[in-house]
Amino acid sequence: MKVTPTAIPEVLILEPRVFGDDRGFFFESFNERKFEQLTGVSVHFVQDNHSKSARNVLRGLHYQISQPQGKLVRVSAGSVYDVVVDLRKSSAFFGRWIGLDLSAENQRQLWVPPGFAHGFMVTSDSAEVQYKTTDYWAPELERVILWNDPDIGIEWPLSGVPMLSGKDSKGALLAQSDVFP
Ligand SMILES: Cc1cn([C@H]2C[C@H](O)[C@@H](COP(=O)(O)OP(=O)(O)O[C@H]3O[C@H](C)C(=O)[C@H](O)[C@H]3O)O2)c(=O)[nH]c1=O
Repeated sequence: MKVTPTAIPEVLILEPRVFGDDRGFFFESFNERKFEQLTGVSVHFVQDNHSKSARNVLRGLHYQISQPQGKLVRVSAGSVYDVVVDLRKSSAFFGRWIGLDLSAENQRQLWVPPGFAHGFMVTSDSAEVQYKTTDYWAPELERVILWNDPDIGIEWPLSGVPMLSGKDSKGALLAQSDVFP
């Protein structure tokens, strides 16, 4: 497995070793020992999530203001543009975003530490996103930041107006949102 820091050092790109043969492929989608050895991050995942979305669906930007979730995100079918926003006031990167393509083709995974908002936009006919979380979902603690907050300025690869849930279409601006110390 290869680990590459992004422009926000705590956000990491993981690329598993894929073993291909005449039958297809095999790879370890998660190995706790290798993850900790290569990232230096000790994790205990408590939930596995799986969502399927059509092209142009945009889910996010979500986070939990307490009981924050670290997330290990991957795409098992199709492709998405995956985005994180640093919500840690003490961070030199507060309010900064990172976006990258995750796909079943590139098999890339993204480690999103607690303290970040997360979202993605589907860039294939459909996409299945699977991710592990380090704490349980708590809807009463969930917050939504508006996907197109001009103060964040995410450059989504839009093709028309994205399809949003009612909740996401009413996301808050970062300036009016609860953030982390
Ligand atoms: C997140 C979650 C949702 N649900 C239920 C609640 C709703 O009835 C249904 C859909 O929930 P929601 O519209 O919040 O799903 P997404 O928009 O995909 O939310 C996710 O989107 C972005 C990309 C994230 O990073 C978050 O992990 C997560 O919030 O699943 C559960 O039962 N458990 C859960 O952990």
